[in-house]
Amino acid sequence: MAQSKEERILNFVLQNAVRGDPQSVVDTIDKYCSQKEWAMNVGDEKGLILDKILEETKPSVLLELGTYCGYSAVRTARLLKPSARLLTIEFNPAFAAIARQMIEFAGVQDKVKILEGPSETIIPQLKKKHEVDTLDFVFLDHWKDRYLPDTILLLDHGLLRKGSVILADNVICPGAPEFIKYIRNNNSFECTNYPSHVEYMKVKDAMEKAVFVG
Ligand SMILES: Nc1ncnc2c1ncn2CCCCCNC(=O)c1cc(-c2ccc(F)cc2)cc(O)c1O
Ligand SMILES: [Mg+2]
Repeated sequence: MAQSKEERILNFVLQNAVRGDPQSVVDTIDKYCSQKEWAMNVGDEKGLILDKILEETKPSVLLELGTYCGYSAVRTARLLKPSARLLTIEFNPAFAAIARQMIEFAGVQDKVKILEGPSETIIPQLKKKHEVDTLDFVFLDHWKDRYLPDTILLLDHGLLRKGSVILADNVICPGAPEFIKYIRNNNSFECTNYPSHVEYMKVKDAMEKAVFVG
């Protein structure tokens, strides 16, 4: 059976990164995806924006939508305090299997839990099935037309509190226009735009931070 691109990325990490060193895993994925095969990781340029916002927020309970190969889960977990927990939702079982191995190799498996399935099914289960009270930080990086409906789901299920931070990738490319229109016109959110570029490309992109003010 021919290898998938995601399997090639994982194998490159297993052969070239340092086991238990999340920074080396992040750097090795960036090296492969900038030099050999493009892939939809948040990447090094937008990754630095993610890092800065995580260091400002110091979250304890985090949710990520769209795990893919686990790049942003490893990148995020490497900055979390020991007691912090990241739940990451991935729709595609093949991607989830790759991410699980990536997260274990990086040594951050104690902080990260992959939830397999569609976000619209899993978000309503977070309180009862996954012992979440409210979320300190949410990273949106899944299907761009799910950003708005899933943000509304988070609100409807009481998963946001005053100060909860939502960070959305790709608000320019591929774009999330309905999400941006809604969140920037909703007085319950204070928004900040962070211009950047599509991972490993010169194409313009941006991240949007939306702080829930209740
Ligand atoms: N309901 C659910 N729950 C959870 N996961 C779910 C889901 N439904 C689906 N998925 C699984 C996510 C699918 C991948 C989403 N990401 C993307 O599509 C994405 C694309 C680009 C890109 C940019 C320029 C180009 F020319 C081409 C592509 C860049 C990025 O940074 C991206 O994050
Ligand atoms: Mg993305």
